[in-house]
Amino acid sequence: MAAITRLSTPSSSSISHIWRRLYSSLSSIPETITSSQSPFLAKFNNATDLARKDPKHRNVQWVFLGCPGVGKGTYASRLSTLLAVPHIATGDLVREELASSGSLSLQLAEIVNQGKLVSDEIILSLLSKRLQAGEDRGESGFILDGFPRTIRQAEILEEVADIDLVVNLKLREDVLVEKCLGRRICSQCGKNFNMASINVKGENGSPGIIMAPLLPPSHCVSKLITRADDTEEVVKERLRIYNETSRPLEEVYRSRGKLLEFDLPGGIPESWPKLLQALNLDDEEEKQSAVA
Ligand SMILES: Nc1ncnc2c1ncn2[C@@H]1O[C@H](COP(=O)(O)OP(=O)(O)O)[C@@H](O)[C@H]1O
Repeated sequence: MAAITRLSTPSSSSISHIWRRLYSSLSSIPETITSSQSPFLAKFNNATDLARKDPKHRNVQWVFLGCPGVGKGTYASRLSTLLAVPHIATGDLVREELASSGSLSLQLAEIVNQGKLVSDEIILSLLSKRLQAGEDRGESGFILDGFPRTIRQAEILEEVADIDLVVNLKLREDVLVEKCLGRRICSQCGKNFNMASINVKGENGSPGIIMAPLLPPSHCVSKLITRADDTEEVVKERLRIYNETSRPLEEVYRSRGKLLEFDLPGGIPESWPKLLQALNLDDEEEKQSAVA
């Protein structure tokens, strides 16, 4: 098992040194991430400064792990609203790039539509740009979804940010495939829906799972699209790659005491309150709407 070497309370000069070393070892790096104004670095320095002055100001720097279709986007996005920190999904950044007419999009389409991982250089470039834009808007903290996905990405992240918590969402593989195949996106508002109606019996002592479909409102129905990588063949390839490349991250974060394992008990109405409980959080708004 590859291990992450943690730098103990690194000084900013050692961090910039590491960034330079890291990026000089990456080939064909786009301009944005070779910049000495690394958003990761700025974010790191800002967070540690504030935390030193007042621990209340400590940024949320969380990571969501989990197989394709498990619901990382759904729960990370809900938590980001609750905690007022940005939800940054590298899959969304890749899809935005795909939808643009940029020079990268053709190259990316071929990789993504086969269920393969995009190179670290491209992902770091997209992530770096996104963090910089957020920094300019005054964002602090983040909930990362889809990054890191490899041990190398985790090593890079570890060197520039202080991750507090890694939430690992878990669901049976047969359910994951059904959920990916049922996934639909409204091409106008961008919201995610799911047509799959899951009702699987328990096996080997684990309970059955019931998940109602998440149907779109009538104004979205005619605008629904399916992701090109949500075909059965590609989903199975993504699951294979997840098990091979991303699964080892669980052990890395488990050994650091940062991993929160969460078995989804069902759909959103059942899972959300239990996830909040596991995280020791309260959703006041939801409580009030339940009372009203
Ligand atoms: N951290 C990453 N490293 C490499 N490729 C990534 C990364 N994040 C996203 N991608 C690319 O974008 C695609 C879609 O990502 P995502 O929406 O997170 O998918 P999934 O539903 O499989 O979790 C991935 O299959 C991969 O090609």
